[in-house]
Amino acid sequence: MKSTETTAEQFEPAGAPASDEQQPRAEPNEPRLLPIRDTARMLRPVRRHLITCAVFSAVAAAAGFLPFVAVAEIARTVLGNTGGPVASTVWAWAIAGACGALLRLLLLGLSTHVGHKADAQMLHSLRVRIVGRLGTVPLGWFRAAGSGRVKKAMTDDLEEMHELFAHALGGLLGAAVAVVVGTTYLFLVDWRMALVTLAVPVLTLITYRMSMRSLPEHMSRLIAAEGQISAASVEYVDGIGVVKTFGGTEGRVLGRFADAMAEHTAAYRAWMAGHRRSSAVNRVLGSEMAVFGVVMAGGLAFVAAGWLPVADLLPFLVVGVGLPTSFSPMIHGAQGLRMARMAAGHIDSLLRHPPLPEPDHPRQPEGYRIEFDRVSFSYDGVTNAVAEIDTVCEPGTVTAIVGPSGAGKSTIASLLPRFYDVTAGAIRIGGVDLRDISSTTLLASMSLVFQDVTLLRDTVTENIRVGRPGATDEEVREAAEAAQIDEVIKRLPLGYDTVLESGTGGLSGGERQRLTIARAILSRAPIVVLDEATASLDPDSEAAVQDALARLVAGKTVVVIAHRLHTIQHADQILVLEAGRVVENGTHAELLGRRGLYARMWRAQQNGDSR
Ligand SMILES: Nc1ncnc2c1ncn2[C@@H]1O[C@H](COP(=O)(O)OP(=O)(O)OP(=O)(O)O)[C@@H](O)[C@H]1O
Repeated sequence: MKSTETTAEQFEPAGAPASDEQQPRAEPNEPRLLPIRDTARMLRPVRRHLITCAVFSAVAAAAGFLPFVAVAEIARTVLGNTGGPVASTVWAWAIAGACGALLRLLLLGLSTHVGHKADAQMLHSLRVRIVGRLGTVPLGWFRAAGSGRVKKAMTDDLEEMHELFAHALGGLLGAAVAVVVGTTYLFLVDWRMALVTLAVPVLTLITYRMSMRSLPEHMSRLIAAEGQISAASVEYVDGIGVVKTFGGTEGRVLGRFADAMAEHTAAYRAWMAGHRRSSAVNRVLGSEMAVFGVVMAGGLAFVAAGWLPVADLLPFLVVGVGLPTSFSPMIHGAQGLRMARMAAGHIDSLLRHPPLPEPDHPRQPEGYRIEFDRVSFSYDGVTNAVAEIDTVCEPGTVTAIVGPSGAGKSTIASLLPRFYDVTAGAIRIGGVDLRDISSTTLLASMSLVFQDVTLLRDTVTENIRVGRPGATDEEVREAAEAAQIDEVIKRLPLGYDTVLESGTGGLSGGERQRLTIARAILSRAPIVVLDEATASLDPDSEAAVQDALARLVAGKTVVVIAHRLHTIQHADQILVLEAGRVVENGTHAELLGRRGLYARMWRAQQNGDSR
């Protein structure tokens, strides 16, 4: 077995800037309010539906005004203001009003129908695109913040988008058209009186905007306070065992919770104090009564001055007084649109996440020798998590990676299946750079046994069959037997047909590990990457897991991240990592003889075990 000796001088200092080969890995597209143009691009697949929905809403809003206009015009006709034949004009307006009301109902129904159709189509296409994109992003992304973002995009953000299609867009447009049509009509009747009528809604909009000015400040204080409450709750719930056991800390943790609640209440009160005044003013100004009062006062003054016939006052009382009711859906529609654009921003940033680059001309590895060639990797593009790793793992051998917490052990393991790509240097399997191997071939050549065991909500058989989807039931059972989990499965209520819930599936830590070992055994992959459990298992479980692992690794290229050194005493080579660098390399006996970091760690664990 080739062993690559390394010395500290050979290395770039860990913590040194990462090479320029790969730029910082900050999220390239942070969630944001999606610009209108990009939102429109996202909505392109349902553009026709949306335009139809918008046209229906707009015409419905205009038609909805006809009954009001009809009432006003009938009154003007009857009061003899317009001249011409009274009966036929009244009938014409009555029919127009009725038709307007019916048309409005019909078009609103159609608009809602088309809006929901666009909604279903768009959400389906977005879901498909999100899932499609998830299949291409580097797996490391899920390990960081990814899964939370996926969940948010698939539920909350799509719900906000639904609001946009099904309600906000039509509501906003309808209200805007209603305001435009109503205002135009009033201007046609008498422009001076129209200005008087509009004064109140315009004043309402101005005061509303002024009252919203302090909103961002109040909102950020409120959101920060909510964050503190949730952090304090999580702290309490997650640590409830410790908190209750060491009773003295309960008061402190609950104290933090109480402080956060108090800050939240104070923030809410400060917001409400300003808001109460402005919202009372807005409510008064935005009410029909305010417009009615102004129209009556202004109208009577106009009539007294001889500027306006009495009959012409009616359109302002009937149509003008109704105008404020259109402002509120406009404001809500605009807010809905903003929320939907924010949600679209989240989804867009997810859809734009760079995929894992696939080789144009994939190569097939010749054998399963793993070679780390001056490998460095940085999560943030600034600090190296591992630096200048230079080693070879021969087929049929076990390479153990050990070192203190945070030394970079898991990072090395996650570079092998390309959860992340190296920042500098290269990892080769069978002489081929990982980046030149198709991801399907690469993942098929590896069994990954990580600590965070993922169970699918499916039967035990299917949970094991994940290792090799074509495997027969018999092969699944053989793998389970080899992994020392067969007896446990048989004791489950329905044996191999028992459905495991996602999460722990009702299995102990050691049992879950053996289940993933069974998956790995079934996969027959020639490379095994194993992240040993950090938590100590009970002696029986530990022996069973060790036995299962011995069967898994036989004759394969094995890389094991070890937390408990006694499990890897017989490894062919042990790499000792410290701050991202290999500081020692050798067998157990060689490393003990060197009296370095490994020897110290060994002594510390022996002492810990004997205590
Ligand atoms: N997803 C991530 N994003 C940013 N930094 C990370 C991420 N994962 C690990 N790190 C950092 O990289 C360094 C190496 O971490 P790594 O998890 O590889 O160490 P480890 O030796 O496996 O530790 P442990 O034994 O505690 O699991 C640490 O400084 C860690 O904080």
